[in-house]
Amino acid sequence: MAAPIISVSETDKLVAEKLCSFVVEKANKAIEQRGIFTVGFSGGSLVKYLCGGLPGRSTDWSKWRVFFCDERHVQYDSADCTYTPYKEGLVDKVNMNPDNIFPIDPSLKVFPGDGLPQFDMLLLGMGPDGHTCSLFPGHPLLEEKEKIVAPISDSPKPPPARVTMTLPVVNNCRCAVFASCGEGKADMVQRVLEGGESPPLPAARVRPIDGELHWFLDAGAASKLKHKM
Ligand SMILES: O=C1O[C@H](COP(=O)(O)O)[C@@H](O)[C@H](O)[C@H]1O
Repeated sequence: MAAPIISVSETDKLVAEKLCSFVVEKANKAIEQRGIFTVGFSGGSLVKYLCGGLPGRSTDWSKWRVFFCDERHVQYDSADCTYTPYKEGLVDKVNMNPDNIFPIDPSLKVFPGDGLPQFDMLLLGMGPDGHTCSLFPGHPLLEEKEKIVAPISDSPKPPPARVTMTLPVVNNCRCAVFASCGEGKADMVQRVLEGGESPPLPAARVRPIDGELHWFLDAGAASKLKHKM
């Protein structure tokens, strides 16, 4: 289990730029080594960072396979939907083949196949309560060991019905990447990265068994870290 690698940039714009360069570098390496790049996107603020910074980058988009770390159980035209802004802000802009996008189906079908998938990269956000994907503090879903994707009907953050990757699949990825910006996240960033709390907060439970863990922060989100980078 590797220690988190933390990158602090002055502004959220610079975080987005650095993050997108990092994603594309990893994507191109994965394509060179394994032929495709399997990536999971999260909702929330990541949508803006990725849709703002990825189109126009140099990569073979036909080799990307895009999944979602979590999704709200809403219609595609709902403002709460995670898939639609990525479809409009990235997939359509770079002409990705729709067959290569795998939205979590509102009928709650799980991924095909038996084994635990190993994503090349999972792009994660962290809420001010320390949740990531739709895995919330104190929720029994944090202990899920069998399912790789699971429904939740009592999310404390609306909307209540969602579908989420579970910790076993998250921690099986080759590279987990958090992006958090703003002073509103500072307390939680400090608790997750330095707090050593028991039980650990959901975001602190993201520790890929055999992969890398990166945190991209702006100065506000990093402001309460005791160990400055
Ligand atoms: O509800 C959600 O929140 C988290 C965190 O979002 P952020 O806007 O605070 O970065 C997000 O990662 C997750 O995908 C989403 O469903």
